Amino acid sequence: MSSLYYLNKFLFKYKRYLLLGILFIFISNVFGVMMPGVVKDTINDLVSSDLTNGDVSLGAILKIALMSAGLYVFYSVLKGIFLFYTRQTIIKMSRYIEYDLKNEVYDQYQKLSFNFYKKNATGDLMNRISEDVSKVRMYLGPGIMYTINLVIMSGLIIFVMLRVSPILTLYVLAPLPVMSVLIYFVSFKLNKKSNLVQSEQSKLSTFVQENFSGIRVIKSYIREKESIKNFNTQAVNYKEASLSLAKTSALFMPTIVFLIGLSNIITIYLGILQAREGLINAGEIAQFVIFINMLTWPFASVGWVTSLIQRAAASQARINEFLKETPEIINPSTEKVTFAKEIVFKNVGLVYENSGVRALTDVNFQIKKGETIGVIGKTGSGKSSLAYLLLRLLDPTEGSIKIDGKNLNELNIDSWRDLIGYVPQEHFLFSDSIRNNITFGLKASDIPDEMVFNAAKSAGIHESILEFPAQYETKLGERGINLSGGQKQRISIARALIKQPEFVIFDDCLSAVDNETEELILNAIQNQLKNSTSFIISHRISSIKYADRILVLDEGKIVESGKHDDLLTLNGAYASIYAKQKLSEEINTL
Ligand SMILES: Nc1ncnc2c1ncn2[C@@H]1O[C@H](COP(=O)(O)OP(=O)(O)OP(=O)(O)O)[C@@H](O)[C@H]1O
Repeated sequence: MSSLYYLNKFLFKYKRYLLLGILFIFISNVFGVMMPGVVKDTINDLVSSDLTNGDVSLGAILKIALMSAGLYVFYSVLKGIFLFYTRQTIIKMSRYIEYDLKNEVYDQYQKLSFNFYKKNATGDLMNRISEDVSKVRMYLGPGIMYTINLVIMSGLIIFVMLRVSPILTLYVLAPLPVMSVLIYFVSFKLNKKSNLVQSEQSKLSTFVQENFSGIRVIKSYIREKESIKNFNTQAVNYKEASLSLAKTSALFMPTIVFLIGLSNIITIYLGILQAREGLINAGEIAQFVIFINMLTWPFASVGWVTSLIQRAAASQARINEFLKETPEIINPSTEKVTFAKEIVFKNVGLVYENSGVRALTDVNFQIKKGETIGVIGKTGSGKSSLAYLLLRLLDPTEGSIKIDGKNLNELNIDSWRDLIGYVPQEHFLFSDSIRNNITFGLKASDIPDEMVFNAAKSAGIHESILEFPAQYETKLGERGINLSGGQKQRISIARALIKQPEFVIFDDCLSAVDNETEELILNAIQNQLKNSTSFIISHRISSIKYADRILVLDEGKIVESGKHDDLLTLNGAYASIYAKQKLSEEINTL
């Protein structure tokens, strides 16, 4: 439960709503408690005016009934009005806190580092910001509202009941706590079963989602029958969990109705016994019966509210786990970063925390301002890891990276990343227009079309964009146009080029484009970004052969470095990659 203390700061922030809510609950209950009093008085009035006596006119009886009904309706309208305001304050407060909490979690997600995202599954991150926050909201809204209502209502009702008959009060209230405990156990069981249904449902939707995404693979490997069979197994699990839940919830209502009936019988029976001794009158018995019925539901909800609070506590504990996580990479400075001379990697090593894989060992190299560095090596040799380190998405486990003599981890990360135009290996486009995808990295809002067109031209995608009906306003993503892999890659490249970056990092993004476009893009970097420094990772020698220096990586180590011609004369790893690529090119031209 202690995890819920975290929410106290929000309750304090919205104390105005909470205090007003408590006041409205009180007022609405005052009117609620007055209503059975009207019934009591009416019954007593009718009983005392001897109906068998012919002197009592029908009009007089009608007058009593109408006045009572009018008063009853008047109190119930007032009660309803304040109930409306209760919800307008407490439920509103819970929605405001839900909004604040979601924003806080999202802000924290944005601050957390690359490693955090590698350690935690996307589904889990989504759940904490949606489902867990919703469960916490149930505690802040209905949870708090029903608890306060129970306390105030029982206080008022017990106060009135004690004034009428302390002994009868004691007898009729005795079963209520027993009922609460009973209902607690039933709702505990219900919760367990409904959690199981939820988990089966999420398994089912994950299965369906994955199968829809992979439908091409399923069809091409003719695995439709297996897919249907697996779906059936999942669906049966879901059906069984749902049926079991339905059975328990079917028992829930009859149990409550039975218990309420029992309380009523006890009240009437004991009331009659007391009336025979002249301790209580008919109107008061009726008032007691109504009170018991009024108390039953709030007491019945104790079990439900308890389990709701327990669930909220578990959810808040999960949220707190992420909120308390300190980002591994924090921005140490606000000073603007300039890059004038060089980047130096000294004895750099990198071990991935989540998998324990050593990606880089004792890496030493230098990038002078304005140089083009090419990186080549087998799959898994550590090329992308070098890019992550340069962007400071990760910090090296050993050694240091210095920019103009200053440690990268002492520089303002935002300002450093602002100098970089990065194209990742796995291109990513947002479900937005092509134009917005290209201008994504720019802070200004009024970007001239000319600038967008030039970037697209340099990335060799301008002509293709003009062929779409909505051209640069074409929407991408699920409900928009779907581009080919190469087209997406070029838009990613245009996104990096439009920044006119001082430092370009291309992570194997030229492999998806043809030789002609590759040359166009490399020329664009040379001609348009004249003083920029480039770090080009590639599997293809054609992308890096004009580089000032080429680093050849193997199992996380630099095994060769130098210019294309020098590396060829070494007759080592690079020459062997070159020979293989040349051979396959020759075979392709045959
Ligand atoms: N996020 C990660 N978590 C754990 N291990 C990783 C992660 N990313 C890469 N690795 C491991 O680090 C090593 C180097 O990977 P890296 O992606 O840097 O290689 P690469 O040369 O870029 O490969 P490719 O050419 O296939 O892109 C690999 O053994 C890989 O399994």
